[in-house]
Amino acid sequence: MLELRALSFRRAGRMVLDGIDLRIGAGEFVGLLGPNGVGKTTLLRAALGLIPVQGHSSLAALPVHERARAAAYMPQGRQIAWPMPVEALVALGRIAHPRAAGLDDRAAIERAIAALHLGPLRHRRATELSGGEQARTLIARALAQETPLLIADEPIAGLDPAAQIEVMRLFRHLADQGRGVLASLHDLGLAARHCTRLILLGQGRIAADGPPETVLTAENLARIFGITAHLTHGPGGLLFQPLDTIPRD
Ligand SMILES: Nc1ncnc2c1ncn2[C@@H]1O[C@H](COP(=O)(O)OP(=O)(O)OP(=O)(O)O)[C@@H](O)[C@H]1O
Repeated sequence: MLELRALSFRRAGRMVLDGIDLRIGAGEFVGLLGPNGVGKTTLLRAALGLIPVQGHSSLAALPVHERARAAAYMPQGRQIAWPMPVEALVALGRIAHPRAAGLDDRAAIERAIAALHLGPLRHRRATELSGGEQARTLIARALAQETPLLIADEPIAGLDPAAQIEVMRLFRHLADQGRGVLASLHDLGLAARHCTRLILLGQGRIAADGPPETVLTAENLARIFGITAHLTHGPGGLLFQPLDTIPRD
């Protein structure tokens, strides 16, 4: 679904990405983790072919139209510039699908609107929504694309707790249905609970990759995030609680 080989990106004398090898398959909800500035957005944009980098991305190698049918992208920037109704903006997710293919655009748009509970907002101008409502609209636009792979950059940032849980459940549901999801996340608790796999970035490389309980170890949390935390199995899955920072020298 996505294969990256030896992906490297240098900026300002620093290797932001330093030889990233990665495969993401159907049925995976992969949380991409790491401190601010570690290169998560750069990795997602490189995978999509939005920035020129060294190495190979199976997605970036596709012609643009095929790429838009292979992967949907929700960028980190949330500012909506067009004063169009929410449902029209969600419908933009269908642009890459040719009518001749017989795809049911309307049904895909309605599924996306329902999944993000945007029904009451569908006729509102997208520019007049709150930040969290705009985020849900942009997730719905990506969802309406109905691509095998969904790439989302901090999709739950700025959402209220219920909306965060619902979006994480929705992404897990997409994975359980056989799609692939790659999302950068800062909420380690929600990532631990809902992702099938976590990738921890540190200093341009993959520092850890695997099921949440093998990635969110005391050693990795101290080394990469400089925190202590408590990870345990609770009702309904893993429970992750950040506890304290570790003084850095
Ligand atoms: N075009 C560029 N020019 C200079 N530096 C860049 C460029 N693009 C990215 N960087 C640098 O690369 C690093 C990684 O940025 P990136 O946005 O990928 O981090 P991130 O992990 O997504 O961070 P955050 O969690 O804060 O969103 C940063 O130090 C950033 O300043």
